Amino acid sequence: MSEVLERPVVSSTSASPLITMRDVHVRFVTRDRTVHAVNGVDLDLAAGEVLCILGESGSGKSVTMRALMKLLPRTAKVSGRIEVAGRDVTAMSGGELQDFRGSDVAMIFQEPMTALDPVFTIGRQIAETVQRHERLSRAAAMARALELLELVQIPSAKRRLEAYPHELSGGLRQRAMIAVALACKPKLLLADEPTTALDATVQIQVLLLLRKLQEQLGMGVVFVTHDLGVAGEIADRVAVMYAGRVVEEGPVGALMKEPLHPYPRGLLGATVHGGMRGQRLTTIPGAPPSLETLPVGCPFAPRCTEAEEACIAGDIAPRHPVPDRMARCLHVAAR
Ligand SMILES: Nc1ncnc2c1ncn2[C@@H]1O[C@H](COP(=O)(O)OP(=O)(O)OP(=O)(O)O)[C@@H](O)[C@H]1O
Repeated sequence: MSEVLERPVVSSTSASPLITMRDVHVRFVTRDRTVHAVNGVDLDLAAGEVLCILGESGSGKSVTMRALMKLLPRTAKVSGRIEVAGRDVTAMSGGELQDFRGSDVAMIFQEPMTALDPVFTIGRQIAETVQRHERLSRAAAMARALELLELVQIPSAKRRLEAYPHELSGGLRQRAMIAVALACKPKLLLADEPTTALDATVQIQVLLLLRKLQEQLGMGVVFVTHDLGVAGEIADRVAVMYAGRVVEEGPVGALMKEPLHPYPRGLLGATVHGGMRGQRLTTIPGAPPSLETLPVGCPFAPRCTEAEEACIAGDIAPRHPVPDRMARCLHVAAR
């Protein structure tokens, strides 16, 4: 096994959690308005597990991910508990944050050029990332870069070390970005719609690659997507977000087969039975609430055919009909 693969595979039942988020709120405060982007999110991820965050545009998926890396702008006011690999992210600053971003957690994006520098070769970018985290000679770092390009299955990897990002196709650029992200051997990979811009066949190749790497390296992965098929392909568990909160969470198979909350039920109802690849979330009549003036009760109530007075009157606490499933809906049996 090559050196990049030497991290032991960690089972998903491993004791220490990789992510603990408790009652996390993110508000963007400017002089004339406050946007309540994330409103009381609780999330857990075990080592070696893949969690998909699913939701419509504006539901708070990316802001939740950025809060995990402390990558939000100054206008963001964050509260709640955020721990990654046992470290309190909210308390980190300066060098500690830099070390955390490089060694514990890495992020990949929809647009690889946000992570790749157009003026340096792929090999140099990977080697420099390796050298930032390990004391290795330039030659040894380049050898590691080659291993990484082979690991992400870039054909003619040796030749591609000398290529600039613009010389690669979209799919290969995405693989190169994954190689850069893996260069520091992260325990946690955050993937924000990394395959959305790719055509369907390349998308499936990149997804299968990510799943394989995740299993080989024992990484935890949080994967943000609008795409039901992507979630079905890659996730162990799914968290569905609406208006900045997780409205339902559970194992992918159970949640997609039988969603408990009316929102995911509406989204998934017509599409759960196979053939979901490439399908984006369909719309439900009405629109999500304004994030500037959130309702006091369930934010989905104005669009919900099952809503009753109690849904509008006050907050709905998470309910657990069975231990590994959660839904914030009054109509789900409480536990
Ligand atoms: N820097 C910011 N300043 C003000 N509001 C912001 C900022 N970043 C995000 N928001 C707002 O926070 C809300 C949640 O945004 P977020 O990007 O997390 O949504 P998303 O679910 O990832 O959507 P998409 O799928 O379109 O990326 C949106 O209303 C967005 O406009």
